[in-house]
Amino acid sequence: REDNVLHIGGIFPIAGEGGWQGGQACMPAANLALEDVNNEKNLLPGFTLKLHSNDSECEPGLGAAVMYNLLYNPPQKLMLLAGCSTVCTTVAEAAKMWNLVVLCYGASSPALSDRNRFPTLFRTHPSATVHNPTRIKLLQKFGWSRVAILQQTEEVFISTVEDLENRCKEAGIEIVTRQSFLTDPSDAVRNLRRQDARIIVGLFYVVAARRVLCEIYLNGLYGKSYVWFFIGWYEDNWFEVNLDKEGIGCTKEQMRQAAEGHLTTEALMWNQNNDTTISGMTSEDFRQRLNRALKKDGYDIDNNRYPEGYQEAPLAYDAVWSVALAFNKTMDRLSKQGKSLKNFTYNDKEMADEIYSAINSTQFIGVSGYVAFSSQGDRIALTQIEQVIDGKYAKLGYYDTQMDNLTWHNMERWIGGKVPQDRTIVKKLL
Ligand SMILES: CC1(C)CO[C@@H](CC(=O)O)CN1
Repeated sequence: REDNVLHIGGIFPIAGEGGWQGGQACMPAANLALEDVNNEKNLLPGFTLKLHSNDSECEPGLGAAVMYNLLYNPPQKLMLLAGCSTVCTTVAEAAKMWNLVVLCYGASSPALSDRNRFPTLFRTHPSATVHNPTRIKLLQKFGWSRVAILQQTEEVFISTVEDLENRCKEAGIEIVTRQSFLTDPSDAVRNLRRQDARIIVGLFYVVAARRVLCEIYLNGLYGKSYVWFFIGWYEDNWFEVNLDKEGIGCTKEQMRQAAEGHLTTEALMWNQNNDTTISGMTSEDFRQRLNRALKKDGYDIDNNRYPEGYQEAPLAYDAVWSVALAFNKTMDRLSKQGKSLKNFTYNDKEMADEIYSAINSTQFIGVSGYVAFSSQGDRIALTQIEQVIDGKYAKLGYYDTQMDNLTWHNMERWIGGKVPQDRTIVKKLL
């Protein structure tokens, strides 16, 4: 019946070119979760959760228009799901005016960890700063106390580097130089060589990463005396593809040579062990179900034709479960006050606070792993460390920042057979 439906808005980046079109896999994942939570007898007793979805194309302006339409067309919405950092920034900054919680399943920008600007924002997608404690942990593990930074001048990397610099200072790690570039990395890479940089943390999108890697080759900044940290969420063969299309001046073989041995860090988005999650599925069960749903949508999964956002799909699935669990808690509390979620209106601050505190304390085992939020609404996540060994990524281990626990498989391989130094060692002539 109509009056026993809990309505939420969903803003997904699907069409368009710029940014991340991750709604292509995340919307189907959210719909699977909607099915599952509505089949849970005692989760929202007497109610059905309904998701009203629209496409933002990862454009903040269109995202704002979509939000406006969701809010100014009945039925009344109880909260909003959104993806893309730019769209989440716009939606989350405005949503407080309607007393709406915003749950972002696809936003990595560190700028979103700001309770002043975004008082009602939560994310199942970890901030890009989640890599930094792992980078520090690895620098300490291999005894490197002198590092360089090479970054693309994009907002997400600028704020990530600021966080990394602070953590380096706290850990007594010297940053010998910080080089940045907008599109052409050649000068920046040459400056790294001049400063005798040996251990370098690189922060850039994947197209820029191919240009950097070729410059690394041309400047000889690779092999047994260098260690590069790249971002781990590029596609696995990123350094061998699109070379002609993007005008890369290096051959596949040269790119492979330059890439050999580099390390990567990334946030874990798929539950790694065979946990039975709150939905009753393991993450592998979820993968099978998602693949079936995507094939029905016309994606040729069997031939590796995945939609964008596949990697982040568990985050969208778990976002819907977070909402349902929060509403479940809120309904209990409200019924004691003789109130109901279905009477929520956009100026009902008290009920909004109930929803906020319910989601703030929500924690469960999801298909994306343990789901819990920090006081800034950030996703608490594990990170994974890999290394390219013989041209393929090998899992070296993973890091739990909260517990400061590094699980290490001792698989790392160094080209010179020993851990590279972080500086030129001048042998004192006797
Ligand atoms: C890991 C990545 C690709 C980082 O960008 C996110 C999108 C965004 O932050 O706009 C999606 N997930």
